[in-house]
Amino acid sequence: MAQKYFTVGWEQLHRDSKALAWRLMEHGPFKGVVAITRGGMIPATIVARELECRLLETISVVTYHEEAMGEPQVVKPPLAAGDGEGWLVIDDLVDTGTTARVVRGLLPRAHLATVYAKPAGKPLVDTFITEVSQDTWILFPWDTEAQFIPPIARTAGR
Ligand SMILES: O=P(O)(O)OC[C@H]1O[C@H](OP(=O)(O)OP(=O)(O)O)[C@H](O)[C@@H]1O
Ligand SMILES: Nc1nc2[nH]cnc2c(=O)[nH]1
Ligand SMILES: [Mg+2]
Repeated sequence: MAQKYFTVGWEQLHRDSKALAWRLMEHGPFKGVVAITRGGMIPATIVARELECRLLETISVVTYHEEAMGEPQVVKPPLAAGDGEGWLVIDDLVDTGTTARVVRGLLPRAHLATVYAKPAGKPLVDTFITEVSQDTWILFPWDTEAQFIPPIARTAGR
């Protein structure tokens, strides 16, 4: 289990995805964007909008069940992207790099980018925006909702 949480809200995700689009400008233009579903879909949509890219493809890789890691399974291959030449691949984050390694195997010539990166996975992506420590679990807006938290005085045992 992760020791720390880094909570990302919708506005921050939008801001960080736009920062990624700015950084990717020098690597384009791209033929299209491949989103690694599910987590990569919203960042991919934001990046594709900024880069004025209308062609979107998906690859589905399932590696985690909540916070537990399993064997990566390609549930849907990227049908339109060939060997990835000229394509941009987007995911929300790279952690151990397991998912990125599978995607690189299928799209070896693509430019692979994530919004967030942890140290172990960082070398597997071409571009990323924000690094967090390996023992941090990133909580995305679709994983969370606001809820009541009791006052500190009530929970500090006084
Ligand atoms: O670098 P790794 O250790 O492979 O971890 C990163 C991957 O894990 C998460 O996907 P997940 O398997 O949870 O599926 P989801 O995107 O459908 O939620 C995340 O969206 C990345 O795709
Ligand atoms: N939401 C989320 N999914 C992950 N999959 C692998 N690492 C993470 C993480 O830090 N957050
Ligand atoms: Mg994912």
